[in-house]
Amino acid sequence: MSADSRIEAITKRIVERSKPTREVYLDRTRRAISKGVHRSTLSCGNLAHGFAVCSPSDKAALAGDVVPNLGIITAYNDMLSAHQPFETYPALIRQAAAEAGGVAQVAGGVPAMCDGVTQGQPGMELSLFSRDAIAMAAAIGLSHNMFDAAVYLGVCDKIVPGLMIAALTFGHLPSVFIPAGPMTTGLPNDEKSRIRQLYAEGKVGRAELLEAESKSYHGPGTCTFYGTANSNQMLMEIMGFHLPGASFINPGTPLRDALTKEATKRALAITALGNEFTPAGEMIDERSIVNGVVGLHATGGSTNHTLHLIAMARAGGIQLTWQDISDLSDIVPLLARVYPNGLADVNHFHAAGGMGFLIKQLLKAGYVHDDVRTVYGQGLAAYTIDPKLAEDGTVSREPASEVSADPKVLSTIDKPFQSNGGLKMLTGNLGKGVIKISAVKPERHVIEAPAIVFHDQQELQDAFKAGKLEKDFIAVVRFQGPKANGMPELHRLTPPLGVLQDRGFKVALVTDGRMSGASGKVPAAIHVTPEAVDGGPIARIKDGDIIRLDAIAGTLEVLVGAAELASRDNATTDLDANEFGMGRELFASFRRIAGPADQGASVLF
Ligand SMILES: O=C(O)[C@H](O)[C@@H](O)[C@H](O)[C@H](O)COP(=O)(O)O
Ligand code: SF4
Repeated sequence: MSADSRIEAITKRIVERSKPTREVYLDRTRRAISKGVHRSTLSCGNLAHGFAVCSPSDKAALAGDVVPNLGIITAYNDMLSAHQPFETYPALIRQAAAEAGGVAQVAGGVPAMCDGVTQGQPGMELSLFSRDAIAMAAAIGLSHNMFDAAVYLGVCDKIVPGLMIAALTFGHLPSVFIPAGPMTTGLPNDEKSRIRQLYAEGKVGRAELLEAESKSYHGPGTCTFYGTANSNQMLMEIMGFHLPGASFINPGTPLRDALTKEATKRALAITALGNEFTPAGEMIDERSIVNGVVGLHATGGSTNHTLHLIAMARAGGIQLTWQDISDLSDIVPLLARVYPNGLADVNHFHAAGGMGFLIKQLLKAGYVHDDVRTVYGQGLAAYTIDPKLAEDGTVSREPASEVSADPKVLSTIDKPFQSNGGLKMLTGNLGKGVIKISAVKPERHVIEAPAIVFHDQQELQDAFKAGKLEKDFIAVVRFQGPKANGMPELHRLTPPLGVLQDRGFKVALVTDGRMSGASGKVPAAIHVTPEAVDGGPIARIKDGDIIRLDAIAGTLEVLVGAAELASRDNATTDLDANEFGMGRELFASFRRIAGPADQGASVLF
């Protein structure tokens, strides 16, 4: 089925815009492909080092260039509940590779930060930069050049984007992403947030808060809210880097292990040594990227992808813009209500029909391109399935239902929860920004109130505790951009602003920083660019200025005359404290060269 004409038109304009960079990218990728199986270009010394620890049979296999060798890039560590299961994956992958007549080696590890552990802490100022550091670290592993394909073990926020940048940089290799799946459901996310607001109001102590948090985050697997990590899983599936149905199967289950083994065998089957060669750089094209953006809107995905998807696309020579994302938002309806866009979690989403049901609905409406290549073969329709464990312990796939098993969580194209997607671009005399409206009540889509300016999130929290914010206001939290302090998530502002909003005040946030994918209920104009430290207009806002945030019209304005605004000096602030400590001194060059938010806030492009 062909895509909706509006989707086709946006795809075509991305193709046109990207032509110069996409042609250079494809030429480089095809030249790398033409060099053939790369082990054969290594000298004996290189090769001997490369397989020194292998078994004699694997050495024999790798000495030639007819047995495929899989490079594993792993983001395993014990800090992310979502990545802890990867500890045992290399052994399972090696076993599956051997069963398929191939070899698998861990090419290298990459760092992975848990944004939940660093939220509100100095470490969060390394978070965004860790995406590009992960891409660089993966490249170091793959540069051993021993591999016919790669598998990537990563789930969370900056890790999958960084790994995809690497996969497209090594676009001559087939790449399969292997997830670990969501944590089982614990304390409901809205109950966790209620306890947090009580703690912010001083009505419960740390013991009650820690008990609630520990019941919410209680075991291996991805946190169950629909934040950036689970948005990543949705993206990897709808863009064709996952096997169909792989995203939301819990860790430590037979089906999870069956999917991991199947992904390993599939990666070995799509190398240049077989008949289905599927190099990542040719597999992913503008249609895949548009399918990813559509999936983001249809599920109410993370605002962080207005940064990451742009950087991921650029790695493949594709130029995606906020205007593209915003225009797609006007077309694609919201079909999922998963926290913070609702009360359900990703386990409920999967039980209601999950990715197979969602993709079936989007294909039916023509909102996604079916004519795409994936690691599974040709066509997105192959992903309209429900994964099951077969009698023989392998994966079987049944057609996805036409009917949602829980219409309150996952709905159909003809009964969407919202007529448009979650992410809007905002423009006006403060520059550009983005807002996620899928989690904000309609009566709060337009907010006009006096500004109160803060230069860090602790100042706002202190003002809240001192009772100074019991009023209608728009919090302007500036000097939070990539060049200022690494563009941390300001998710710790959600509880105090949520309390004030629940008390009936009109509140909103305007910042050149970021929010968590788990942030939602308070209207927030984020990623404002140009950032304050670059002299953006956000640096000229004064306390008391009236600001109007209009998510319907897509505007963000300070209601001050142009001459008056231009005549003002840019505010400055002392960022010395952000230059050192917790490793921030090692990222000074990243802060100096980071690109603007609307181009992915990257140090790589
Ligand atoms: O973008 C995201 O999804 C967030 O970065 C998320 O990964 C982060 O861990 C949140 O901080 C978790 O939410 P809480 O902090 O509310 O637990
Ligand atoms: S979803 Fe966020 S909090 Fe949960 S493990 Fe991943 S990074 Fe950490």
